[in-house]
Amino acid sequence: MNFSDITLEQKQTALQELHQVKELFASRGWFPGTSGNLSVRVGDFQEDEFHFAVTASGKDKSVHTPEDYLFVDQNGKPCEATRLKPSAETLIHCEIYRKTGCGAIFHVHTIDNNLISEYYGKQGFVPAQGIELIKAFNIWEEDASISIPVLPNYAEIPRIAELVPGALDVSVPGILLRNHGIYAWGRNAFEAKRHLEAFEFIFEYTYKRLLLEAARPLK
Ligand SMILES: CSC[C@@H](O)[C@@H](O)C(=O)COP(=O)(O)O
Ligand SMILES: [Zn+2]
Repeated sequence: MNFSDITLEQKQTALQELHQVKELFASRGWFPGTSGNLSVRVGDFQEDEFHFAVTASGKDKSVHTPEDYLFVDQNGKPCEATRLKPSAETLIHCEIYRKTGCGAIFHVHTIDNNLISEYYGKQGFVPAQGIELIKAFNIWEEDASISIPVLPNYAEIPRIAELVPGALDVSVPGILLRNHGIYAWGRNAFEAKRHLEAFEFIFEYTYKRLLLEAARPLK
């Protein structure tokens, strides 16, 4: 599908979804210091051809302007003439779309996701078991256990992006970058938001549980 085949309505829907989620996450303080980026895919998906709207790089994501987003292709290149630069981390979005065919990807930096990614960084995954919010990932077994991958936070984004396909577990819709933040995705913006919120709940729970255990081991 060419970008020119995507309708105005499809583009506007994606931009509206991004706007709503950006406003909500900003109200939660999830974009400190211009960090974070968001994207929503538009049109059909083929592994070698897809398009998505992504936040422009370096913007204050708690402020809303007509220059907050642009459309890029599967290689992260702008689809239209623009002076905006796509998020510096667009290549990571490209790899997640390519591997999963998902419809939206949200990335935030929080204290909880940073601390947990650093705590478990060496072992390369965050273990989580028996937490009710695991069901938000559509995993319904009792006492389910998951591993959330943690990748190194290289300065060069292409070096991180190339690790994504190998690290990604399709049943766990998220990847942490060590001491950096989480990428969560879903079939659409609604699902990506649910997944991101579940991950953040799990990180806060795990962090507080570790503190509690250190103070007095849980029985
Ligand atoms: C200013 S700290 C955050 C950045 O280094 C980056 O990790 C980030 O999430 C935002 O980059 P951006 O290019 O605006 O999408
Ligand atoms: Zn980031």
